[in-house]
Amino acid sequence: MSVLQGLQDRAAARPAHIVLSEGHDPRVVAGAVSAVQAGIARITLVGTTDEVHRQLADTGASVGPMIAVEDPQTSSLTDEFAQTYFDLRKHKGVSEDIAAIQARDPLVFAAMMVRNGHADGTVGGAVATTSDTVRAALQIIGKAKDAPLVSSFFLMALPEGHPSGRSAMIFGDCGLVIDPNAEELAAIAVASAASCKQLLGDAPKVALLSFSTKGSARHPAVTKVSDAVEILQRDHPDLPADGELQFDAAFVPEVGASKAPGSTVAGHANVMIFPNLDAGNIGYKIAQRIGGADAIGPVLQGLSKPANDLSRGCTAQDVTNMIAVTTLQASS
Ligand SMILES: CC(C)(COP(=O)(O)OP(=O)(O)OC[C@H]1O[C@@H](n2cnc3c(N)ncnc32)[C@H](O)[C@@H]1OP(=O)(O)O)[C@@H](O)C(=O)NCCC(=O)NCCS
Ligand SMILES: CC(=O)OP(=O)(O)O
Repeated sequence: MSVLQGLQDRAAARPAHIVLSEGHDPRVVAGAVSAVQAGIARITLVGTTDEVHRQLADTGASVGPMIAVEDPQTSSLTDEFAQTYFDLRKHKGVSEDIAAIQARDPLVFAAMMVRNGHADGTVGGAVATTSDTVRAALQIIGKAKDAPLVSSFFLMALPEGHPSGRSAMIFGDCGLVIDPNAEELAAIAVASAASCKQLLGDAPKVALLSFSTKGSARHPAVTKVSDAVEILQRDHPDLPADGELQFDAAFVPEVGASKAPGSTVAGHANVMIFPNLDAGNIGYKIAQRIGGADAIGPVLQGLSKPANDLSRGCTAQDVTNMIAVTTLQASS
């Protein structure tokens, strides 16, 4: 069974209520219909009522009460959300009038549904940028108390029969933290390792990636990565993590053995931590578009409740997969 089918089957065992902020987008609506048909989730689509119903009719599917529609302009929840928004943001100078406008923004409305317990998780970003999608999650749902920061990862499902013999890996952070320092990089590694266990069920082996392997180059960018490895080894001695490693040394057993002899992670890593967002975002898109991997993300980690982003280049199948991931996060 494929990794993505496995995720969907696990999600279907404990379906959640997921709210999608872009109910006017045909890929989102088609992905929602597939998720309902697979028993993964009950869905609320946020958008203008007529437009969302038109998109639903275009799918030709009969999904009955498993898909609801909320229009922020007319919803009975909007006043409650305006009040919550005002309470949350008044210390930033937000007025009641601005809060009332913000509560009608579909991204804010969807995040509010999760914050206030009307849904278990939210997915957006098929149309909105990552900055806007993530900002709504940060401001309204907020960081979990025990998380040092919010970051993101992609679940990369390799094509079946990949010559490496691998089926799936975690790539972090390819979507959110632009230029993490060594402490932040270590925190992204710890969170991504936990996400690997949670979603793939695999024991994590974490590679902190660089253009250098074990001192082959000297530069402050390399020192940042090796400092992050020292922090991990000091604070999380039980987590198999190594670096700095080039991607080939992290992924290919023979190259790992030659460039980083003695490392138990080199050549066998399943959690790849990129040194910054340039490397991570470019790297995941190359693996997806040239390598043929399915890329599910950016999945957010470190929030107090599940909220996830998509790439604007996503397909309906990507939306269904992200609903499955969000359901699994909500039920853990
Ligand atoms: C996510 C992002 C928008 C946050 O930017 P920002 O300028 O800090 O945004 P805001 O100031 O509006 O942040 C909202 C709040 O979240 C907090 N915050 C920002 N980043 C955070 C993080 N990683 N973890 C926890 N909290 C964070 C801010 O401190 C702020 O708190 P406050 O409202 O109490 O002051 C920014 O990091 C970003 O644009 N990242 C890149 C996104 C992108 O384009 N990715 C490529 C495509 S996937
Ligand atoms: C994750 C990502 O790169 O998002 P987008 O393609 O929408 O910028």
